[in-house]
Amino acid sequence: MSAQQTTDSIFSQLEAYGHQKVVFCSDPHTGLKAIIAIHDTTLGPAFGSTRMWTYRTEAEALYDVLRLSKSMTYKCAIAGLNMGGGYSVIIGDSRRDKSEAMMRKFGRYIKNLNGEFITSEDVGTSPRDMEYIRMETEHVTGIPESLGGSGDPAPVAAKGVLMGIKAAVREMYGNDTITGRSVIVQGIGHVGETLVKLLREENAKVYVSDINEDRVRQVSKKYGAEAVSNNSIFDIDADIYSPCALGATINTQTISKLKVGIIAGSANNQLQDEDEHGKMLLDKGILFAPDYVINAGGIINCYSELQGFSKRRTMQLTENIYEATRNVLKLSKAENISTIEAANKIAEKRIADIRKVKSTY
Ligand SMILES: NC(=O)c1ccc[n+]([C@@H]2O[C@H](COP(=O)([O-])OP(=O)(O)OC[C@H]3O[C@@H](n4cnc5c(N)ncnc54)[C@H](O)[C@@H]3O)[C@@H](O)[C@H]2O)c1
Repeated sequence: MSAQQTTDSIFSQLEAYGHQKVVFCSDPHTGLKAIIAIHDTTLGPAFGSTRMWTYRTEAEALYDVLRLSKSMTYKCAIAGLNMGGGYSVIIGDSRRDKSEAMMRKFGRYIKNLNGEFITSEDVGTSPRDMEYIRMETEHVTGIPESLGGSGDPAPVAAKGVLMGIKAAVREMYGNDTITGRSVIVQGIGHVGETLVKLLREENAKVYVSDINEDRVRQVSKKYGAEAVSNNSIFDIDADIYSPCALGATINTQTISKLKVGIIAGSANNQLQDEDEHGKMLLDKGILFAPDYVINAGGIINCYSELQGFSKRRTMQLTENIYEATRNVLKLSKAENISTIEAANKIAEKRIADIRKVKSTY
């Protein structure tokens, strides 16, 4: 399904993705235009971040939130968390349109869901915004540490991605050492920058690219990474491509150009079409560490916050991403199926098993 097709029928889309509920939030006074999508609550309340982005059309925003919320269901399931999947998007320019009133109004919409949806920060939102939402509802995480929260989940997300990269490197090269391996990090925001730091600490060769040229200059200088233009990243011969910006960067066109052995990054929904592009990567021998398996560190951080935050427990759960990734890669190899299909199988099995557990009083 494409963003264009999403204009056809909202209900047929919800049925196709298997969503339980979608809430449209409109408040002309603050300029809030948001969509909250609740995909599946079998394992627990729907958990998902809030993204603020300049969507070209409302259909594009709906398409994004439906895909993101579905992958949260799978992400929580495979990370072993007792949470369901949801997501929300706010349509607008986070640098220009965001205000305290807008975020608090949005918090009111979350409050009215009575705990069915719990949110955290994402692209275009920050711990400060979560603090505003917290003024209206308790169903928010990622609030600043000074307020008793777990703070920015991005560094933990980056740590989890590193675990996923190591598991993939082990599968491909026989050991998980990343010293001397070359990695292209596309998007050096909250997660990307920490990932660059972690990779450089282990002496990997790192290429960085971003649409924000100032950041490219700063980050490359700070960590000794090589700056590359956003247009040329698919021409670089490297071991690993790590997409840490937005989704759908892996498509028919980019797969034909890619010269890497592994794809492993933080961006959600990296494959433009799961079935088609997952299979193309399998056929081309490129090892794809499924995004929702390896970027679960952020949600693990937020989950810990709900349970009474413990840094140690958060790190243990995040380190488990290494084993979770290995299990996915092993199943993919054993059944000769794409890695995303293998991950989906493992996640769906857990949801089905727990649904049965909950079916009796
Ligand atoms: N923050 C988290 O805890 C977390 C957790 C899991 C997954 N993710 C996902 O990881 C990705 C990055 O998250 P973040 O929090 O670092 O966001 P961010 O907004 O801090 O950083 C994103 C960066 O990507 C750049 N960018 C945007 N479009 C680009 C493009 N076309 N090409 C190159 N660069 C581009 C931006 O300029 C920015 O520097 C997102 O897809 C997000 O959903 C984030």
